[in-house]
Amino acid sequence: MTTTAIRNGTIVTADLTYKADVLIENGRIAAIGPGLTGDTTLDATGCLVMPGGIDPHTHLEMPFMGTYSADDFDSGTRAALAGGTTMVVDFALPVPGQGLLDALKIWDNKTARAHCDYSFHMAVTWWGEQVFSEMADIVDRGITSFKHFMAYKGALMVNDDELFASFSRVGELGGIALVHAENGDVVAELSARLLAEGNTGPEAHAYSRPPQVEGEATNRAIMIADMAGVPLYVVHTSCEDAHEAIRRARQAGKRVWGEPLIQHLVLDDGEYRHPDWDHAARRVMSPPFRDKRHQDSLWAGLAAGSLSCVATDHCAFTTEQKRTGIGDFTKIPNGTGGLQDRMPVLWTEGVGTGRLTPNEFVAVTSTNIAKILGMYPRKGAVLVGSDADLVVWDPHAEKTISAEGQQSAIDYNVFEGRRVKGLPRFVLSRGHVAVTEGVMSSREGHGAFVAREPRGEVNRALSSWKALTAPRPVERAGIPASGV
Ligand SMILES: NC(=O)NCCC(=O)O
Ligand SMILES: [Zn+2]
Ligand SMILES: [Zn+2]
Repeated sequence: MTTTAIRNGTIVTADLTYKADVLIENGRIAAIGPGLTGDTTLDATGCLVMPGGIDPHTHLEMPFMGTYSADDFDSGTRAALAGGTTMVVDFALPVPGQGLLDALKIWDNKTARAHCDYSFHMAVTWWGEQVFSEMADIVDRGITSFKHFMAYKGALMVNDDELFASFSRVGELGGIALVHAENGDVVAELSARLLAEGNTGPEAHAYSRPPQVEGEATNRAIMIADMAGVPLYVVHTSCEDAHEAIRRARQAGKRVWGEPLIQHLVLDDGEYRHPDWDHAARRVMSPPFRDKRHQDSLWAGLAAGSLSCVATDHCAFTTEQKRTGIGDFTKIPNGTGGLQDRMPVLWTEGVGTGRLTPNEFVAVTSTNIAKILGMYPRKGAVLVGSDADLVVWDPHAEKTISAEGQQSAIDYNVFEGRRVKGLPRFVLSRGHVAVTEGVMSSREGHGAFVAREPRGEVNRALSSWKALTAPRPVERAGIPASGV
């Protein structure tokens, strides 16, 4: 068995920074310490050795709004690795009426060409006996997180009764509930009104989804999750209204996490006022980009710990696909890319400005989500025995982001022209060197499914607390508990 040594670097994890070499054997970290040697040496002089990024929110080859997102598990996982992300978590989406196991088969079939490891969240897009019972089979297959859309009325959206039933079931099974939190009824109503008033351009997408629709839905999801007794992960938290609800819930001891996207952290709603229709439409996603006040709130949340993970929601559509919505903004496929850029942009705008420490960077790009999703310390760690999913990060390397030469299949990049400082020198996927200073040597089909464990610490603590505080009948002398 050949070995690889990463030498002369500084290890940076979510809680420690120290100088040591790393020895890799059989895809795992075999030793950490001074003076390690291997059959192959990777020189990390001047670099930081960190856990590879984990993007917990991607949509590769997703059927959506009459088309499919353009990046599949080939181009999408290449893009991930190129930017220092060594694992993605995608969403299996049953169409309403379809069984969860059938949907999982379809998603399994998409992954044969994956270059890095992956896992799935399972979406609950309808409710019934079959969904209830197959949720247990899904957990047995190592998928412990269930996504619910409170938006996309008439397509993926579920109502409050379905949310409560599903959240309760996820809690019973020891999983976590995920939500896309926007009030879909209000969005549908506002969209119809805007169209009737002649607001047909991409900017109307943002008008139809003001921060209040997200704040209201986030608060509602938090309260429903609390009543159902399930930990809740709120995806793509984009604004102070939603962040405030999450912050308040966490302060009250509720088990809730929030996930801002790199796009929301650095791109603002001015993009939708761009005179070029294509420019604006390429940035249409839900929730939409917000103003600076909301961006400041998200950055503060990452530093304060009230927001936990930075994702991309990578759901990339070509310009041609976006043009389906000329004349009607509701037909512009919702979604943007970011997989290749998340780590360099977050490092530049976060660590480079002092809004994040390097350790916080590791926490929000990798370790926190590995813990939340039940795969730590196999992933998200630099520890003996962990998978050697590592990034050797050069904090001085620079480039200007451009669609030209990017791994994504789309014809533009929403970060086009942005200068970043901080790039991977090497990226390793279970020990295999997949990237060397921007040159790809990843292997098609190398990526493997990562099964996750249910009933983690947070679930166990929450279940104990809910059992202790559950409603109980009051015993009254001479009155039987059940009527006779
Ligand atoms: N976010 C977005 O606009 N598209 C992908 C689907 C979703 O996450 O809502
Ligand atoms: Zn969403
Ligand atoms: Zn999404």
